[in-house]
Amino acid sequence: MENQNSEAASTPRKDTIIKEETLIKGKWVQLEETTYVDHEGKTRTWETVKRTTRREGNDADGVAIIPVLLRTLHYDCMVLIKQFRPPLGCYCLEFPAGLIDENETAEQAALRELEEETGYKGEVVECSPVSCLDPGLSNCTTYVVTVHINGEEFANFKPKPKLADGEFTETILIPKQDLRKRIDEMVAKEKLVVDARVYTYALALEHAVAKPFELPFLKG
Ligand SMILES: Nc1nc(=O)[nH]c2c1ncn2[C@H]1C[C@H](O)[C@@H](COP(=O)(O)OP(=O)(O)O)O1
Repeated sequence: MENQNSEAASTPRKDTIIKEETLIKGKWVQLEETTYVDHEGKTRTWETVKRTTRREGNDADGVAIIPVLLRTLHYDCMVLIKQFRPPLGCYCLEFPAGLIDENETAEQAALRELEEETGYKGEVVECSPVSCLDPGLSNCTTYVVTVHINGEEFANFKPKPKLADGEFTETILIPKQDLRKRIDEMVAKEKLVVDARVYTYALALEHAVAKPFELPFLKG
């Protein structure tokens, strides 16, 4: 018969956080030292960045919106935004996105941010679970909310962004079927960094329609 000790020894340990110490705190972000015990029982530390803005009760910092503009007699278009991002020191091509306000659901935040950044009024099609953005650096999380925009609605004829002080965004419409090609052309022409979510979406669209004989591992 196995004794309790041998049973405990065979139970895999889980990595566990034992301390989170704030090293420096700014208005928007803070740097913490995270101390944890790893699955082999060794105590380790990690440098962690957190936003200071996450609301009590919210399990994500923000929302990223996948907006599809639907119009008759037009190709379906992805609605992207180009904006200067100080941490990168250059313009970035991104999905509209933003932080979730107090007492706001992910869906409400998505429709509000889309309208603020692009002027478009949309309707939510689906919402992802909480997903992480750069887990080796930060605890930042987002919901990914797919939104359809009815381009035939009067409100969406001449959309006007409602940007706050310090926010400057340019709305870029790209036909969904050409997304990767058009992004690659933009990057070749100007200094622009593409958000990984946008590029991954473009690749996935392309892969989804690729014929089996076009897949590299079947070539030759
Ligand atoms: N890390 C940040 N530094 C700042 O100096 N200001 C910041 C940071 N993160 C957010 N903000 C400010 C900028 C905006 O005025 C508000 C809201 O940002 P939001 O539009 O919701 O999100 P982004 O589109 O991702 O900037 O917060």
